[in-house]
Amino acid sequence: MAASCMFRSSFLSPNPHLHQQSPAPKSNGAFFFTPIKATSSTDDAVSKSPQLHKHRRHADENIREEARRDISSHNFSARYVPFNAGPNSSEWYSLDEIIYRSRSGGLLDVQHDMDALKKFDGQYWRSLFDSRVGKTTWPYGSGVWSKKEWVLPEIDSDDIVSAFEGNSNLFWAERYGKQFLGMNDLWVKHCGISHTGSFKDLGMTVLVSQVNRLRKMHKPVVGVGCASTGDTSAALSAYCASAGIPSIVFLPANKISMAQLVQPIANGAFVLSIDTDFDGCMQLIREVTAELPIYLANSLNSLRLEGQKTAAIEILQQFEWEVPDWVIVPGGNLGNIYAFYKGFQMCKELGLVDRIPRLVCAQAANANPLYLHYKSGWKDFKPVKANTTFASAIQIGDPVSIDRAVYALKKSNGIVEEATEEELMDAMAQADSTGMFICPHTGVALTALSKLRNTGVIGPTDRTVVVSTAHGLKFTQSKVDYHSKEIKNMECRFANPPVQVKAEFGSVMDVLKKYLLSKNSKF
Ligand SMILES: Cc1ncc(COP(=O)(O)O)c(C=O)c1O
Ligand SMILES: N[C@@H](CCOP(=O)(O)O)C(=O)O
Repeated sequence: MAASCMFRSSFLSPNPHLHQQSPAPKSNGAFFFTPIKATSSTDDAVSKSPQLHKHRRHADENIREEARRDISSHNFSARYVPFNAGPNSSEWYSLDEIIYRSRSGGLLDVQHDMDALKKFDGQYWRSLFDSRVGKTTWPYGSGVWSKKEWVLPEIDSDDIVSAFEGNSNLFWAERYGKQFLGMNDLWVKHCGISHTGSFKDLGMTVLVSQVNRLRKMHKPVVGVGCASTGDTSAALSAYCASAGIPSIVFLPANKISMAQLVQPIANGAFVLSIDTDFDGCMQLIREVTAELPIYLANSLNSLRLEGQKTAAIEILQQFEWEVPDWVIVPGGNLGNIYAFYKGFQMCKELGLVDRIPRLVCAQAANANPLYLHYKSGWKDFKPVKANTTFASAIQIGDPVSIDRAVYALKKSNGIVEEATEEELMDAMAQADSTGMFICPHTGVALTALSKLRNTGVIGPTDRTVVVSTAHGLKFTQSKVDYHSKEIKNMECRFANPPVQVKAEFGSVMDVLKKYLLSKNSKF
């Protein structure tokens, strides 16, 4: 009917040894913590809540200048080590080196000096992090940099490039949980309600800040580059633009949404639209960054995951340090599922909580290499050719972080699920009908939840968090297609197309009465 034409968008859908410095963290943002004696984690002085003193900025200072005046001293440090290296490995690199792979070609991980962090107990860290939420003091107003000691402890606050990302809404999905899943404690962590509309901001603030530092140190970094299904490129170009650093993005032609494509264009990135898929772009950017002084910004670079892990810490913080039973994360290149594991695990190891949640990674059935690997009992991993999916940001067949994901899932007694196109689109429509406006990737995660509820794996009262990874406004074409019922071989059961009506009182009354009757038989 005419409704579908009216509804059609005019855009076509393309489709070291650890440095030893002086004691305890002193500055905490809008407040100063009274320095606390760094002795042992059992020391009473350490476990007491910190004393807070209001701090005022000079009238002629901006927040960055204020941070410059505030010289914190601490013992914390971090370095690169081979991912999952055994206790006998002696290989490590300074974070100021430009390196993405270990000597054997494996992944790297950022290793923190946990002994230094453990000099402060869980209560200390909880209070420190809680004291910084919602403030404007540089850089702690950011949900990422409010955990600076656990992220990039040695970076100078002055080098940080931040849009005060993080601190995203943890939404109680009351109606969706009750109506569609019979659940009463379902939450959606809206990581997509963010500066560039996805969780990538959390990692990119860290990576671009470190690049800013490297450039000030005169390291050979002329620009920063990534391959992208749309969200990494948006975050990279925004943070680089903010710092005046050139960004270069490799995008698979016609495979990302128009809203995503326009983001790096608007932010002045050098955009290459390449006739291949994401895996092809990823291969190319790896080759290019090995030859040119372009710093690699994909999550192969473990710096990114240090920022992304703060979403897990934030979830615990938002539940006042109570641990949810389940956290469900949509997976593509598979860095994020490990980042969540790492955030939860650090909180456990440092005594902020006593356990970690079970993790679920959700994939689109059209791009499901992790799911197939899981189903095979973690036998040898085989990349797949990823097919087109409405969850276009996870159309990835050869994920770079496969080893990290498997590790995270094994350590958290995790599960992998998949969603067909119809399942993910129906789930998205149902969630939207309860007041959300989610992206198709979140539809994948909700489908996983629904399957685990149906099989009784997740119980009706289990506290469950679904991670929403991008803003629905980046993926409106998929919603337009669905509600126009224009998708081949899809029933679009929950479509809600607009009704065409004549500009005439009688006609309007007729359709309204019919509608109201359908809602309430007593009318
Ligand atoms: C919106 C969205 N959701 C989920 C993912 C998956 O994250 P990861 O690649 O870390 O698995 C991505 C990117 O891959 C994404 O852009
Ligand atoms: N969805 C991602 C894919 C690349 O993931 P990354 O985390 O390795 O950068 C994107 O938006 O590009």
